Amino acid sequence: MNGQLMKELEELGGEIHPASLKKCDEICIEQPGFSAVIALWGGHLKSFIPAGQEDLLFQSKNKGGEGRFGRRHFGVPVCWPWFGAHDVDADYPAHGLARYFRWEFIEAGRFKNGDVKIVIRLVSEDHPLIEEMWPFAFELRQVFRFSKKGFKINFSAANLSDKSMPVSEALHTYFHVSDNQSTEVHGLDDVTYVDKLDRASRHLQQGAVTPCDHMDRVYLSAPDTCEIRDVGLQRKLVIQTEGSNSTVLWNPGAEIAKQRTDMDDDDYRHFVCVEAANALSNVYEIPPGGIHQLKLKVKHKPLFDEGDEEE
Ligand SMILES: O=P(O)(O)OC[C@H]1O[C@@H](O)[C@H](O)[C@@H](O)[C@@H]1O
Repeated sequence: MNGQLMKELEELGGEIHPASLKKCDEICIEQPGFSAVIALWGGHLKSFIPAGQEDLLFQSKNKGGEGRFGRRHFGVPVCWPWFGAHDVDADYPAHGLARYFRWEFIEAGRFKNGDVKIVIRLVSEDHPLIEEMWPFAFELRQVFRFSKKGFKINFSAANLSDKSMPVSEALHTYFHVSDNQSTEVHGLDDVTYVDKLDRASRHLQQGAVTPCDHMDRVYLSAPDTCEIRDVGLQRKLVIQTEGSNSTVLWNPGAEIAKQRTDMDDDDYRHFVCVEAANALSNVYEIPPGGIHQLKLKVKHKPLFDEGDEEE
């Protein structure tokens, strides 16, 4: 690991741990108002804990699936450059490539207002296996911004090839909730969704989504703000996105959770995935030399705090 980078990280109040997740390093940040962990395996924001609160992100005790493309279910996996199963080759890993490779740590510092900044990247030419599976050269970056109020992820993808690159994607956030049965997701009222559990039929969302039990839905042309209300933890999580036209809601429910060996039986009770995505009719192309940004901002607030002050 580069000495200058380590110095910058230490000055910031952070350190690198050789970690368990695929035996890859983790960047751990400890600040007076929060702590955060980023795993370089998968470029994966694992944990964000505001002082005095529970993690905003779900953690599983389950070590995940075996093999090169085994899955784990927690934090914010990056699904890119395809969302869901590969269009043509069923042997290719689900949800693209970005979450199965080691990202490189390239910057630690602060924004002008003191927020913590960490930058990581994944470059296709560093990974022969990526080049085998995806015929477009690319560079991905994630700029993480942390403060006591919450976190932001600015995910950007640059098409370094000379062909137009088709992309579907998601920042597949596993939000930690006290109980999926009482959790409510607000902000999707009147939005059309494709129900992947009902032969991709289309429905119109009416009111809030609750309970957040067995569901697999892609909300199309979704608004850029929604909110998770959690009575048990007495908090709400305000989720804002940019560059994302779909919002995906996923929870495996009891049956699927039992069948899957890569999650514990009752994990599904404690998370709801609300994903900033571009999927189905919202897929798009990045022109040669072009860049696309997908941004996610998550703020935590007390459940009954009505003052929606802007930063
Ligand atoms: O187990 P994985 O590959 O991480 O995917 C979990 C789920 O992710 C969701 O985004 C998909 O809509 C679901 O269909 C999928 O089952």
